[in-house]
Amino acid sequence: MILTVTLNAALDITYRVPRLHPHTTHRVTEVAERPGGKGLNVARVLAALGHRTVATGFAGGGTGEALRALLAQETAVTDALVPVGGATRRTVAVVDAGTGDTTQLNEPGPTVSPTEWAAFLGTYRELLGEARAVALCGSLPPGVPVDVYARLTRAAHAAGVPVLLDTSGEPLRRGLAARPDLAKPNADELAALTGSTEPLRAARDARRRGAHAVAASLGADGMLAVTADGAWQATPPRRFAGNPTGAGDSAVAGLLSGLVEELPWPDRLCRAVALSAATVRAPAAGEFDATTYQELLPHVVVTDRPAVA
Ligand SMILES: O=P(O)(O)OC[C@@]1(O)O[C@H](CO)[C@@H](O)[C@@H]1O
Repeated sequence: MILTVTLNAALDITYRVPRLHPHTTHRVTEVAERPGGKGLNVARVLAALGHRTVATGFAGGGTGEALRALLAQETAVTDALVPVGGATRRTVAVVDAGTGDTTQLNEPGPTVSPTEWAAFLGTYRELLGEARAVALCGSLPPGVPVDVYARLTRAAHAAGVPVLLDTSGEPLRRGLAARPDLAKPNADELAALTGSTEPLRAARDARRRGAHAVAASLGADGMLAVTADGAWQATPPRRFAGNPTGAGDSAVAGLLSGLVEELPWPDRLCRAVALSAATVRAPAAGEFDATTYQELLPHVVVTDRPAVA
């Protein structure tokens, strides 16, 4: 199975409003609730691609119960979430129906106690015994050590399991030091990490900081990968309008499924880019439009890039 870790899971709420105007009251025309947090989105897409997928992390309170009920109803993902005393956070995406722009409001999440953290580590180590790959995804809830992704990467490697890391800020910086097999930052996260807004230079720099390979999601410009075997950029055939929430998570699912299926890098990138665009076309975070995915896959263009300066 493939294991995903979402330490700061979320009940994802998507509100659609006719027009978003700060300082005014809005009448919401559509509401959607989904089990979210990056790793749960990745898990849902992996399961839809036909991979046996187990999701762990923390869930608690009424929001945690709602999240788990939706996970069981709507997905084929196996729930291995560890109970936490505080309530799982909500994240709210407000979609402006006029412009299509999305505004995201993410709560901090529940504080995790040392006992809860120890329980999680026990579950994680047990699950690694069955995992073919693990994705470590998203922000950290309060109470979790900032070098957690480095620790979880070392534990996975000790069990012979490859790691994909998708996070930002200090947890990313610290996580890279443990040499994950692949890091998947977006353009902003990459720029914040390296100080460079030139993606190729920044991705090479991120790789030098420890990751064996770096695949950066670049929105409409697709995905750029710098690896030991070469560097490539995969670009979608056209721009897509829609809600981009979760598009990066679908890309992670594409990369991870490609890794366990041992696809060549260019094919992994095509899958990631097509899934990402198909997610922008779907109404709620963490879902993808299967028809768009199938249509786009053969039309993603891959070009070689220089792996070293
Ligand atoms: O606060 P984090 O953990 O960085 O991101 C959480 C989040 O915004 O990311 C997903 C989209 O990528 C949403 O499902 C989720 O709510």
